[in-house]
Amino acid sequence: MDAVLEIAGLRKTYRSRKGVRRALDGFDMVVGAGQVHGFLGPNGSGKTTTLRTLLGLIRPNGGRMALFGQEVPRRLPEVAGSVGAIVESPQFFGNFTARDTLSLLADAGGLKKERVTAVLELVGLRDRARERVRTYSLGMKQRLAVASALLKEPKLLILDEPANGLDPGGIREMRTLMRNLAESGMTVLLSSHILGEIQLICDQVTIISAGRRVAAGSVADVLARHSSSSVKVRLEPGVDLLGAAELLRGNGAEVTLRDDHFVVGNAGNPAQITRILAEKQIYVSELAPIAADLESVFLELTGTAPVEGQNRQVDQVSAPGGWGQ
Ligand SMILES: Nc1ncnc2c1ncn2[C@@H]1O[C@H](COP(=O)(O)OP(=O)(O)OP(=O)(O)O)[C@@H](O)[C@H]1O
Repeated sequence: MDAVLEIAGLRKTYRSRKGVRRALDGFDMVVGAGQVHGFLGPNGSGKTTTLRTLLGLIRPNGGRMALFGQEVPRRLPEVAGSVGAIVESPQFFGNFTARDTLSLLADAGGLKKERVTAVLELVGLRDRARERVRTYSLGMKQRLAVASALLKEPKLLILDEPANGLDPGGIREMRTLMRNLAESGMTVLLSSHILGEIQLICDQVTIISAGRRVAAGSVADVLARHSSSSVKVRLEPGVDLLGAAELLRGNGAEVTLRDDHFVVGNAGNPAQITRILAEKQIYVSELAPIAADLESVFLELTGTAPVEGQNRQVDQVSAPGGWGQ
């Protein structure tokens, strides 16, 4: 895999009168060419700090970063032309049209006028390009921001929370745009806390928590590696559900009762459930694994605060065992 972006052991500490805050604590990330890579983390986990550091807007306290194989920030001038980024909501003049705005930016960057038409087409603003920006919806303004980042034909596009504040229609449009860009061969790095979106759009994800990577890989791999070992258990009609649940709890199982079934949360070995129940002549009519989604994996991983001072990569730790193993 050709890495477009590599970060290893990145550290950033903010110092203020209120004290010292370790925003990045040995953070690692690799983004391969052609990926739509989701960068996920809860509020304050270090996403924006990572992106700003990568773009030379903040100086790190340690670690290594490279874009297209060139060490940054030292070699940033050589690779900056290949990177388009929106890390803060850009402000546009409300009285300008989208075409005026982009033409101005294209002139300032010494780019050809044709690029303006091309990017308007790409982000789906062609038909509204002669209207003033102040009449635009938030989604259209976001697309204009993406258009401005696309003017210089970047090979890597970095977007910090592009779907922030958008309604479902706007989010869907942004999703289509990301997919189209990826199909054109561009690598896209997308920070977000909208997990459903990341699951739909991205091939690969990196999850950050408290300034450290806690998971990385393809969405399918991350789900499989961290998938919950919960199973849904349904018993034959007329069987005492509560009694069966108590029996399993007595054997160390985490049981949650539902209306007509129960869920065993730490079922590393589901056969144990049927065995323990069958010994008491209680028979299972349904035993089904509960599929994990990115949201539950995210909550599980980021809810587990990494150990202070240790550069622990949770994704390198084998899956936790269940009570029945
Ligand atoms: N300029 C600053 N001075 C002091 N602390 C800061 C500064 N910028 C960020 N931080 C702190 O660093 C940590 C990481 O912040 P960062 O903005 O990178 O997180 P984030 O993942 O982008 O969060 P969000 O999703 O809320 O934007 C937070 O605890 C934040 O309060």
